[in-house]
Amino acid sequence: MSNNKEVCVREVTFGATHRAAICSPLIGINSTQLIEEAKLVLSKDPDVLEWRADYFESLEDVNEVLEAADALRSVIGNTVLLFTIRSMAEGGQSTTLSKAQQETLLDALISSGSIDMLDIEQSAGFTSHTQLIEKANRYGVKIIISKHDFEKTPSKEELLQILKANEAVGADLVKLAVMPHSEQDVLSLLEMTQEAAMSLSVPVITMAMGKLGVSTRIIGDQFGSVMTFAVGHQASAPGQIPIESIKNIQKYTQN
Ligand SMILES: O=C1C[C@@](O)(C(=O)O)C[C@@H](O)[C@@H]1O
Repeated sequence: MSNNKEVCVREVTFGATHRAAICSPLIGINSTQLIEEAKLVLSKDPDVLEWRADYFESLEDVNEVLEAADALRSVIGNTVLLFTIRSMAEGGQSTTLSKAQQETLLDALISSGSIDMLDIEQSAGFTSHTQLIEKANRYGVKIIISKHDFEKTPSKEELLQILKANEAVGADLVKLAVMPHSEQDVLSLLEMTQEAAMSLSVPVITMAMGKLGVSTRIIGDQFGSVMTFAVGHQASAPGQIPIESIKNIQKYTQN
């Protein structure tokens, strides 16, 4: 059904023959909130924590971000930490960070030893995607190149193209989130996921957002998606359901 490409981070394996890793977002606006939130979410035992740093009020201050990342690491122990700055255009918060500031911050985080994975949007337009990716390779930080379409579900062909292009740039994993407007859109996303899992050499993460797309967050792994986003404390995108609900289903869908 799928390729055997796996990415291992700490004790989590991201691979199409496994259950989807459960990733829970943290949206605290400062270090104190973030730590409290992390403790609460950790009690629900997700595989991955995603620090959605676009919510962080001191994002322009590299030192504050590094300190918060370090504090987070000491609280979360061996749990995988994914760092994401989601742009407004792709469903994130508005930030005052310039592209150059963002690159400097990501560069510092990669060598900080605090984060395990980094989400970079395909559309980020960094002057040097390649340089960041090379540095991440050297430090063992896995790069997810992502793309969100909050308007629609593009055709299967277009979606596959996007994933393949991001694989070619050097992503360790590739991610797509789309907005469905019909059951057909949902089917098409799942079908595309299966094709991508078979034809790409890196693991894929996909989801359809909103109410119509909830099923993709539950059964996406049966079509080859290696990660699902679930609520520990607060949702970070439409259609996410609680960690407990995903875990309950995975008991029945996985060996
Ligand atoms: O890329 C994603 C996926 C997501 O948008 C979702 O739909 O669950 C949630 C975001 O926090 C994350 O960065």
